[in-house]
Amino acid sequence: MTINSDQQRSTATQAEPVAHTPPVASKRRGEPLVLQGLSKRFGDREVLRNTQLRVEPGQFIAIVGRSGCGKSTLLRLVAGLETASAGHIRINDQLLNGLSDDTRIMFQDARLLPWKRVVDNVALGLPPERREDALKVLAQVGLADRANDWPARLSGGQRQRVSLARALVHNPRLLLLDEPLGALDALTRIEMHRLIEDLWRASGFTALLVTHDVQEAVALADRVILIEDGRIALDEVINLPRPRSHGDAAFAALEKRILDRVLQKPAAPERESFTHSADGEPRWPGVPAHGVRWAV
Ligand SMILES: Nc1ncnc2c1ncn2[C@@H]1O[C@H](COP(=O)(O)OP(=O)(O)OP(=O)(O)O)[C@@H](O)[C@H]1O
Repeated sequence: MTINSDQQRSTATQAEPVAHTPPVASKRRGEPLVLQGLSKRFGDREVLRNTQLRVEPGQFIAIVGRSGCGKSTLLRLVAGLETASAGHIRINDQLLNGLSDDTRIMFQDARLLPWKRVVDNVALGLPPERREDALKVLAQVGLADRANDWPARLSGGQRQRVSLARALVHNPRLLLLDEPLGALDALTRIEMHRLIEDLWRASGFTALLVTHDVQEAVALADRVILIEDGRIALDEVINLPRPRSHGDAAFAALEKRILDRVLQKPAAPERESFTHSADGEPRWPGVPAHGVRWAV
């Protein structure tokens, strides 16, 4: 398959958020999500700067970037778990103000309650008459037979399936995924990619996935967004047919191009250099020290 680079590549911009039509969409049940001039500061450190982004209903967006670049912060802002220092977030033209019932988030650890059975973890927050729904969603994630089991008896991948079921039982319009597969082995990850993609196509939610794994981003996303220096440095449309195969030449070429771009810029040092005194004690900048200088 030939990649049309004009179609594939869209340049990042800090101007008005631009609409991108997904090449292959789910049922598009959600509403547009718009980040406008979004900034986030922790103390004197600006993690996100004037971020502009428009996500169309039902799009699957992957957010990549060096560790500490602000991916999770962006997700937490959209989840309403953090407040922006400047700018705003709109969902369907409504200003987002705190947590939204239509949004669910899934983390790297499943965060299940160990004293509740699997089905009760999924049914958490549902009225008793909707317990059946929890069983249905458990069947969708392939765990119907583990409904009455305890979370401790499940594998890591199975726990993440429960976590996914717990999010989907609420029929969210927006699903936020913060490295949900980061702790899983490679084969389980591939299985989970297929499951997430199938459920996304069937349910039509909009998805924002934070991942360190460019291969995962290319496998799942309609667009891959790179955050660098607090800004969106790349917004790449992935025009490959679904389901995508890692072994495909077009897939591999795209993955390499995005990975090369991510690695293009050296990682920013998280901390300043410090010194070691003769007795081995670290001394921070501004503190007189004698000895070897270390970069961390
Ligand atoms: N609550 C907080 N208070 C202070 N600093 C924070 C807070 N949350 C995040 N940060 C800082 O903001 C920066 C971005 O953090 P964030 O977790 O968004 O990065 P990330 O790209 O998701 O990193 P990783 O890929 O390693 O998970 C980091 O330097 C982090 O230390």
